[in-house]
Amino acid sequence: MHIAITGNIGAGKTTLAEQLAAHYGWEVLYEAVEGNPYLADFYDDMPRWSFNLQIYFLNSRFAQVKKIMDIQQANRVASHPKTVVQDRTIYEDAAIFARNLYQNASMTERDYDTYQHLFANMMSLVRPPDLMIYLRASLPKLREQIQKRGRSYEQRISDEYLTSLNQLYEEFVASYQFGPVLVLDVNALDYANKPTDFKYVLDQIDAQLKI
Ligand SMILES: Nc1ncnc2c1ncn2[C@@H]1O[C@H](COP(=O)(O)OP(=O)(O)OP(=O)(O)O)[C@@H](O)[C@H]1O
Repeated sequence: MHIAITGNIGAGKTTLAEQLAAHYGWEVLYEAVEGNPYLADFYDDMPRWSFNLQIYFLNSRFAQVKKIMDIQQANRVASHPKTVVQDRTIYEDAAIFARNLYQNASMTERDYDTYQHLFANMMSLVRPPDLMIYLRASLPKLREQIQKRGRSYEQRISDEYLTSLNQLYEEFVASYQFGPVLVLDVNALDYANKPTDFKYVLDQIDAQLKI
């Protein structure tokens, strides 16, 4: 099975992925942050680095797509099939991050067209997750968590950037039709510190997956 966690910067995807993996014995597929050669430069100068960064993320996310395909192939004959939990999906790169950069004029039209054509080619191989978990978080909550995590280059992210990503996330989730979506309001949930909140999340997931 393939579970994906989707949500804005600092929404708490990695924490939840790790908690779910520990609880259910799932394998986590992380987003490549350490060693990303563009991210810090990108936050300094988005127009200069937007295309480079988007190609980097698209490629690393496509590597995950292939890995998930390999696991699903192996699962067909395995006595103990694996479940993977993915920290952010390839859909978000295109529908949210790249689109936002184009809309705020940080990516040129020709670069955006090239990106979209590459993405469309890759999409022919992408299979949607069995469950998408959307972590909905307000701007103050995102800010609080970004600050707590303390990556220096992320402290430069503007409210405007986070707000427009949040709008695109809402549009993406409202129009997503590839499978079930579980929406969790992380403003009202502290699953990292409160066992009752984590139990609530598990109950919601169990009900969706019927386990
Ligand atoms: N396609 C993309 N375009 C621009 N920035 C991206 C893209 N994908 C990821 N990022 C950035 O890379 C970094 C990823 O960090 P990380 O994996 O910790 O995720 P996160 O979005 O902060 O999640 P969370 O706090 O919910 O675990 C963030 O700064 C994020 O915004």
